[in-house]
Amino acid sequence: MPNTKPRIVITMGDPTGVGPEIIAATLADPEVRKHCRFLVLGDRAAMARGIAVAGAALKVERTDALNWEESKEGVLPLWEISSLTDTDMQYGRPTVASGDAMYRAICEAARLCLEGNADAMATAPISKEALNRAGHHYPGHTELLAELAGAERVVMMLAGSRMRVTLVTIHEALADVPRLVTFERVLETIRITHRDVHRYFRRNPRIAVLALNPHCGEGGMFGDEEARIIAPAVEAARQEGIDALGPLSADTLFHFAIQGGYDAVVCMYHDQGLIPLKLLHFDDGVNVTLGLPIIRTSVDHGTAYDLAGTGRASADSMKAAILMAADMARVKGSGDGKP
Ligand SMILES: NC(=O)c1ccc[n+]([C@@H]2O[C@H](COP(=O)([O-])OP(=O)(O)OC[C@H]3O[C@@H](n4cnc5c(N)ncnc54)[C@H](O)[C@@H]3O)[C@@H](O)[C@H]2O)c1
Ligand SMILES: N[C@H](C(=O)O)[C@H](O)COP(=O)(O)O
Repeated sequence: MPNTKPRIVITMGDPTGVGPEIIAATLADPEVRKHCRFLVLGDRAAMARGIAVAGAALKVERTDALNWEESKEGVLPLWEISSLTDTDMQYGRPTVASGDAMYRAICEAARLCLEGNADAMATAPISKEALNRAGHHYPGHTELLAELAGAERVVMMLAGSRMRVTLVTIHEALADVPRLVTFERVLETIRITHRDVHRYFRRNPRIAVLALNPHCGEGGMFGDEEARIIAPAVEAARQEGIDALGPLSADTLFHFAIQGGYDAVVCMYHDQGLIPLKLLHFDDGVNVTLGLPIIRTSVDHGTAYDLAGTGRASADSMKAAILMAADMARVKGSGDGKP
C-alpha cells in the first residue's frame, strides 16, 4: 500500500529564536507522526540544540534523498541547509549567516512544494529584521512566498477554532493604511478569502468585512473610506455570489463572530485582526497564506527571543500549524473541498 500521509516540509525559522525547540517538541509528539510525514529544512547544530532545550527524545538524522518514508519514532529527519557556528547561534543575536540560513530554508521548502516534491510547508518564526539585515528585502514570509510562487495577490489569514481573520493590508505602517485600502484590494481580499476558506475550511463561508474608521465613519464625520471604498467592494463581491456583509464596526463585530455568526472576518489592517485573534488563540492559532499555488501554514507568534533556550516556549501553535497543513493537503489531494 503506498503511503498517503501528507508530506510536510518544516522550516527551522530563526535559529537564534524559539523555532528549533518548538519544532523538536512538536515532532516528538506521536499525534503529529500519525497524521503526516515530515522533513525539517535547517541547520544541524541548531536543531540538535533545539532538541536538547525541548528535552525531546529525538535524534537528528540527515537525509539527502527525498524518499518520504514513514516518519520514524525518535527521529528528526533533516535536510541540511546550513552549517552555522556558535557565533551565529547566540540566542537573540541573529547574524547575516543565520538570517541567510533561515531565508534559504524557506526558499528550499517553497521549491519542494512548487515542484510537487512536498505537499505543504509549515514555517517556524523568523525575525523580519534579521531577514532584511541578511540582504533579503521582504517584510515577511508572506511577501517572499508570493514572489517565489509568482502569485500576484496573497492574503494573510490567522485561524483558530473560534475565529478566522484575513487582512487587506499586512506588514504596513499604520500611517500608510488608508492609502492602501483600495476598492481593488478590498474586493480581491474578499474573493481570495471566500475561495480558499470555501476550498479548505468551510463551504460557502459567510464573510464579515470590517470598517476602517470608528462607527463605520459616522456618516463621513470620521472618514469616508466606508462609503467610497469598502461598501462598493462588498457590493461587488455580493454581485459575484459571495456571502459578504459590511462594512461592519470593528469594535463590536468580533463579539458576534465568535458566537459563530461568520466564517471569516476581513480586516483592514494587521492589528485590527490579529489583536482579537491572538487574544483568543495565542496558543493554537495558525497563520495561513491564502492565494498561493502551494499550502503554507505557520505559527501565530514570533521569535520570542526572551524565551529562546529556556524550554518555556509553547509548541502548541507549531503543532497546530503542522496539523493544519496536513489537513489542507488531504483536502487538496482529495480534489474535493471541505464538507
Ligand atoms: N510567523 C513568523 O515568522 C512571525 C510571526 C510573528 C512575529 N514574527 C517576528 O518575531 C519577532 C518578534 O516579534 P514580537 O516580539 O512582536 O512577537 P513574539 O510573538 O515573538 O513575542 C511576543 C510575546 O509573546 C511571547 N511568546 C511568543 N511566542 C511564544 C510561545 N511559543 N510560547 C509562549 N510565549 C510566547 C514572547 O515571550 C513575548 O512576550 C519580530 O521580528 C517579528 O517580525 C514572526
Ligand atoms: N503578521 C504575522 C503575525 O503577527 O503573526 C507575522 O508577522 C508573520 O508574518 P509572515 O508569515 O509573513 O512571516
